[in-house]
Amino acid sequence: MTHPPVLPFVVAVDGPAGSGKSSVSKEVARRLGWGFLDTGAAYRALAWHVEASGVDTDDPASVISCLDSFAYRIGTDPTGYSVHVGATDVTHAIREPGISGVVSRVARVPEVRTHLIELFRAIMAAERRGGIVVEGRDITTVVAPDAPARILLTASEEVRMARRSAELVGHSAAATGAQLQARDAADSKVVDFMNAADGVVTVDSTDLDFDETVEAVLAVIRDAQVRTG
Ligand SMILES: Nc1ncnc2c1ncn2[C@@H]1O[C@H](COP(=O)(O)OP(=O)(O)OP(=O)(O)O)[C@@H](O)[C@H]1O
Ligand SMILES: Nc1ccn([C@@H]2O[C@H](COP(=O)(O)O)[C@@H](O)[C@H]2O)c(=O)n1
Repeated sequence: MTHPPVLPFVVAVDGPAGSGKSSVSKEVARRLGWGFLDTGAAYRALAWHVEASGVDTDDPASVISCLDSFAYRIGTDPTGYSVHVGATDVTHAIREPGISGVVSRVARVPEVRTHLIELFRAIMAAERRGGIVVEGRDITTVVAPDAPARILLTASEEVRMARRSAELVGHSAAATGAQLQARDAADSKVVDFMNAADGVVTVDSTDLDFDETVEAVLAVIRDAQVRTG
């Protein structure tokens, strides 16, 4: 007798740049023994691939022409996170300010979003751990609107800018802050990740430290597990 595949418990996390989505979601997944999917990494890796192909990131048709050759690989193990495009390990390269500065241009192209959203859903469906924490900008609303736990992780702009510039040693705090603001402004034209959609729980980490934020997210997940039996 064949059994239908057991679907993982999906935790959808959205929020603005520097709100802690990636670091907090990864730690939550690690503590639960679940998978972790950073969807922003795919948009970043595509921006990297477009630039490496010598193509203008500002030209939608050229960006679309790079999709067929975009050999993207990401694992869902929160303890062994790495991102590849073909044979190249781009895990660190995609975090560079140069990529942060152009990623919104590729992310605004509807064909890109359709392509990557399909990929994210396939990765989620293939997850063999009990659950998967998926973070991005449109996970609670577009990628996984039926997820049992949906969270908007936010923090004041001032705090997000300070956290991001503490990470980027050697870059000016003013330039880092300006880039974060510009990216949020560009991304907000495509998806709304500043306001919680119906049924989405807001976790505001402005006055929480990292561990308190992880605990707050875990509490939302526990509530959702009780609710969904
Ligand atoms: N509650 C917190 N208290 C202190 N630092 C935090 C907190 N949450 C996250 N951080 C730190 O803030 C920085 C930004 O977090 P992270 O990269 O996870 O944000 P993000 O939302 O994924 O950003 P982006 O969308 O730009 O990739 C990291 O250095 C992270 O360790
Ligand atoms: N679901 C998503 C995730 C990301 N983006 C775009 O990718 C950029 C990088 O994302 P990070 O989370 O790594 O900062 C982001 O600025 C968006 O342009 C997206 O559109 N949808």
